[in-house]
Amino acid sequence: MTVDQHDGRGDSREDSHQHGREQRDMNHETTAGSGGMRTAVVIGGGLAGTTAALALADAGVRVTLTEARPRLGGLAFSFKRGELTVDNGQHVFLRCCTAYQWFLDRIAARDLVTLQDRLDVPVLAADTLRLGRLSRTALPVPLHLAAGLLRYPHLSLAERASVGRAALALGRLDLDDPALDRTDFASWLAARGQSARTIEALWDLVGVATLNARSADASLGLAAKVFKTGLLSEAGAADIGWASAPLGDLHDGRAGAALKTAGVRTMLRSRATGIKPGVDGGWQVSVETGPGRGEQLDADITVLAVPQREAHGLLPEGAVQDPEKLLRIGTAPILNMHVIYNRQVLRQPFFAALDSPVQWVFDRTTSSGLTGGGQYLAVSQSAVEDEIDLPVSELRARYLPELERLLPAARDAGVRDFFVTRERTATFAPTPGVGALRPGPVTRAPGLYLAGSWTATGWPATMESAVRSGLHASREALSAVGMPFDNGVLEAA
Ligand SMILES: Cc1cc2nc3c(=O)[nH]c(=O)nc-3n(C[C@H](O)[C@H](O)[C@H](O)COP(=O)(O)OP(=O)(O)OC[C@H]3O[C@@H](n4cnc5c(N)ncnc54)[C@H](O)[C@@H]3O)c2cc1C
Repeated sequence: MTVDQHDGRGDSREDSHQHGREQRDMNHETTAGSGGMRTAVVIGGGLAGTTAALALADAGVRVTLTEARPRLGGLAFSFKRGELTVDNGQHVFLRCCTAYQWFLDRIAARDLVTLQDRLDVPVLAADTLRLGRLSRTALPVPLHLAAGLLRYPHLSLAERASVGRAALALGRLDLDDPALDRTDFASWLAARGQSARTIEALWDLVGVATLNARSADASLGLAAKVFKTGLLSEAGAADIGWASAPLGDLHDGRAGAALKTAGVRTMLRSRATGIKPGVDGGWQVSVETGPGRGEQLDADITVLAVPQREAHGLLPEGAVQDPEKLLRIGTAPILNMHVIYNRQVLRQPFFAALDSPVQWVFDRTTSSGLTGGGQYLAVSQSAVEDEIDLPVSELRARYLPELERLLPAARDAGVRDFFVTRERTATFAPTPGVGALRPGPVTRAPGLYLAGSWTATGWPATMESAVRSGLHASREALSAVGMPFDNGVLEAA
């Protein structure tokens, strides 16, 4: 991630200190075979790796988790900026994200999130300042959405009826049909009579934020997964949740404490540089722990829970059939603009914007620790390939007037601070065909497993996908050594 407040871009690249160091003076530490316990090394302390480490430790495996950065949490983290604690990017989850909620419970962080009682998304049209809502009632599926859709003012009556028909058709799609992966969502929507306005005011409004791609660039398989699970699996499935504290308090603080209690040895600032077969079976992982310092970790099980490009670089030869496939999984950026006003300008916790370059806006005042009576808004922009590298001055000139257009109170407010966080590889790109490139957790190398939101979970790159992948990898690893996997989340789903 980079944080920019002026036009000099890329001024804080967090992991730069990790690059280009020599590996000398390697210590040798053996984790395998101690006291007859199975041992594991998990590489990567994002949500996937943290999940795998916890699940393996819970099953009685002695686990070492090695993370290159000085903190856990991977792509969902926080940093300090003066008095503020800033999230690198706004994260939300849905009630149907059962694995992520299992994770929250496992790390004892349920008290740090807010989950709506009922789906309610304010949608504000910039041209008219008309406020509509995407909401649900307590009625059973699919009637739970009918009343909200009928009242949604940003579509004509005919468009609302066509949305209902398309939603029902989505519900009939078979997510296991490989043809869905090869089709793009926009073509499917067009073939179901969805107008450009319908796509803009509804399908893309939700889809861009959840898939990190517009419908034309998204696989029907992933879009159907999101909409089918979120809208049609249960009445409450799309109720929205978000962290009411900085993400780092959850994914680093609470997760780190849970790992410690579970007996996991967590090594931060420790980059894995190689994986090779161990002398007595299992695997030997080389870890760079500082300038010229390193350790060799031996383990029965290794879980590689790093992004796809890094996984490609670390996988031993022959471990996956066609490693080049990993490099063909593209990435997509997310940009967040952080605006500190000197007074309150928004009275909702969040809203989505229409007819504006602004996508979603969240109030982060309380969670960031802002004092002095102002308000902190995070403007979250997904699938912004054309904007991710724009200078801060240009983004400021473009977005502050837009916020004033949407929020009349912002017109008389002063801007105390404006800065930008850029995640150029925020997610894998959910393009048609990506499903065929995503590997499962099991490799051809016994004892070596893959995890990460980019692996074949069926979900787009989300926290849910990351946690699921960690559970998949640990389930496979445990079953291969005849140990029970005592976690009902995957079965329940
Ligand atoms: C700005 C932004 C907004 C997002 N919004 C949402 C959202 O609203 N909802 C949602 O569900 N998801 C969202 N996501 C996606 C979500 O954050 C990711 O899908 C998820 O966190 C990925 O977790 P992961 O563990 O698979 O991978 P990562 O988080 O990438 O973790 C991999 C870890 O491996 C470490 N690593 C890499 N190489 C090595 C090595 N050689 N040795 C040791 N460690 C290594 C990395 O430092 C990293 O910590 C968003 C992402 C971003 C960036």
